[in-house]
Amino acid sequence: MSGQHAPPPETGLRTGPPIDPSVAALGCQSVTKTFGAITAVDDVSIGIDQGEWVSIVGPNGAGKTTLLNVLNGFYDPDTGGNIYLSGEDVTTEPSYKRARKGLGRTFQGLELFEDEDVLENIMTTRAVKQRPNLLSALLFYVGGGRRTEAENMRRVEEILDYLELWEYRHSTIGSLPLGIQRRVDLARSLALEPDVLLLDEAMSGLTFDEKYDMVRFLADLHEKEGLTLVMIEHDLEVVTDVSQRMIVLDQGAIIARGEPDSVVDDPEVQRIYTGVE
Ligand SMILES: Nc1ncnc2c1ncn2[C@@H]1O[C@H](COP(=O)(O)OP(=O)(O)OP(=O)(O)O)[C@@H](O)[C@H]1O
Repeated sequence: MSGQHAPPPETGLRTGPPIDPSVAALGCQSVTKTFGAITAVDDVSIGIDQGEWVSIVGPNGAGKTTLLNVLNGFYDPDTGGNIYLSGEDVTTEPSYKRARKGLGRTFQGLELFEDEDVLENIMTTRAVKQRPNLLSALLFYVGGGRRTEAENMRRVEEILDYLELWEYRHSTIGSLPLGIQRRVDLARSLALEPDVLLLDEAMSGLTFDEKYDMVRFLADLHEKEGLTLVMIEHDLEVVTDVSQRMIVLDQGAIIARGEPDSVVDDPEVQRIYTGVE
């Protein structure tokens, strides 16, 4: 079925043209994900355009993280759903292949190596990009290894510099404040040089100043590097300030989407956030 599905354009957008998931930078068509009796994601179709900054919001348990996990390949969707990356159907491809094709990811739970330092954490991820298969691993060891290592180090140093992490490069992760740990997680995702970055509550638990810094770095990546950003975020003030489009999930289904200012005024959205009809 992969590749033969003819997805209809996304419907229900309040603003802007509909984005066909199959030609978007990242998209999904008719994706459902169930866990036993629980429908975590319920028939969701979205298209994220190249260079967009989109936020996915919704109450706890709405299905946001599950949707991200389906998009990046941690979970398979139930039969019938399709995932597209740069127009290519990647539904059956594992997450590491999607990562090499430009889909990056940060984690709500920060899956960093606590006992390693910042440099080691980022270098480990970078090495995955450089040695994706047996042949390149062999080539690495029979000659190109030192050159590759130097190139990796140069790229990682650029990222450390960009995200103002240089002074922390030899600090172990466990010794750093949450704001810096979240920035290291961002740095690690950048080591794979993504075109589209999925951010799972990258500002969760941060102080005002730490959030300000994170927004500043993300805005730079979006504006100067042209990175496409898809962000799960609970702070509606941040969402309306930074994102161009907003998608609201409730009980696994999309209940609103469009320009943030109009979406937050939507009575249905206000109802799920305030409980007021
Ligand atoms: N691996 C899993 N096994 C069983 N149920 C799961 C699993 N992952 C998520 N769920 C269930 O799916 C639903 C959606 O969960 P999900 O974590 O995607 O929501 P969320 O919107 O990201 O929530 P939060 O804002 O609290 O992180 C919930 O009912 C959750 O309990």
